Amino acid sequence: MASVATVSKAPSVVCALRTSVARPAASGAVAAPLKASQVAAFAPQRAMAARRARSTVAVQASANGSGLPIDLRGKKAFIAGVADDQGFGWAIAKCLAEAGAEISLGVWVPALNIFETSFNRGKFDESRRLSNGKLMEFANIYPMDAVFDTLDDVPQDVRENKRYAGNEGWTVSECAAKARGVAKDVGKIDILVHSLANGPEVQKPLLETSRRGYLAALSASSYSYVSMVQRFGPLMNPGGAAISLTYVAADRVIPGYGGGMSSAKAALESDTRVLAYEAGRKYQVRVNAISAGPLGSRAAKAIGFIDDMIRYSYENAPIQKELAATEVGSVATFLCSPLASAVTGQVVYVDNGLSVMGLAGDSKTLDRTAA
Ligand SMILES: NC(=O)c1ccc[n+]([C@@H]2O[C@H](COP(=O)([O-])OP(=O)(O)OC[C@H]3O[C@@H](n4cnc5c(N)ncnc54)[C@H](O)[C@@H]3O)[C@@H](O)[C@H]2O)c1
Repeated sequence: MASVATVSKAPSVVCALRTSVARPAASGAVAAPLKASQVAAFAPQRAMAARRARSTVAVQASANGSGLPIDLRGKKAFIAGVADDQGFGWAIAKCLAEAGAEISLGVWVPALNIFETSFNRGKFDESRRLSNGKLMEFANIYPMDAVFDTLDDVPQDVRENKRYAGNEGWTVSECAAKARGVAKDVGKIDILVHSLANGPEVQKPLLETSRRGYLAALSASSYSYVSMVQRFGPLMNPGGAAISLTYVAADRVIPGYGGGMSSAKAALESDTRVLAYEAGRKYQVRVNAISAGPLGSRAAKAIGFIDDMIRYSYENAPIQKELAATEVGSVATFLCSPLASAVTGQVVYVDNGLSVMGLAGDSKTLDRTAA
């Protein structure tokens, strides 16, 4: 377990967003909508180059009276699903740290060694840099496998797996026990983040998905959240918040997102509503989900068509730019802050608006002059 001191003084800036600029807007900050003919004329190379041209937009939330403050100093966050600096979990950690929260991580056991090695060698130092110049620190880094609730659930082959050897206390209940303060590590928790998913047959259409693959997707990607809220809920301070990451495939058909992963996301969203009610009544904790647009994370690259999805979103979403992970991080930070104290049971889309479209503007079948 790595244990590093935490962070932050006055969080005058909540989150520095790296936001892509798609193309120069004719006037003002918002690009005028493109006609289909213009979309067609907008060469992919130029689009890709423009996506790389990122600008930094600082979201100000100052303690000096200007802007709405998101001040999470003194709050403790536990984030499951960080194994590098490329995904949503890292971006959420960074934004929460910018707001002053203390961050502890649950890192998937097979990924822990490489994560800690990279961390200790400074590979993440650039991404760890906060707007106050300091590096984001983690109070605790726990090994975790969200597929197992207790040690009794762990089959022998996993116990003996060399990637698990040398680590202990990594089931959900054991992580929660550490957080409960048995090890005096974390104490009460204010923010719980579930930023993980796994579907071993994700590349198979549902029609070809095995029972085993389907249930594995549900276990890792949906029940893991139920398990976390069950076990961490009692440790959370009233007014706390839990958040998970979902995908539009929960309620729209996304060919290629298979293996039961669409079903897993549908379950996650339904569970968000039920958990909001149950954990709201029992622990006074809010439960929300963010439905994120496509991001080229490690997990997404494993699915195989993430670049196509990013291009598709760019061409067809109302806002034509690539999604930056920190845009999800800042919404997560808002949802976990007192500013969102009346928001619970919601699925909030952070996808440049792609989910509201009923028509693909770049479809070859459209009459371009009429669109
Ligand atoms: N990348 C996208 O386009 C996209 C879009 C919408 C939603 N999401 C969701 O965002 C969340 C985070 O994914 P990401 O895309 O940032 O990728 P990521 O690779 O950064 O995160 C996935 C994490 O899950 C962890 N993990 C896998 N199985 C685990 C287990 N059994 N126990 C504990 N951890 C486990 C991995 O180690 C990894 O850190 C996921 O729920 C994903 O479905 C991603």
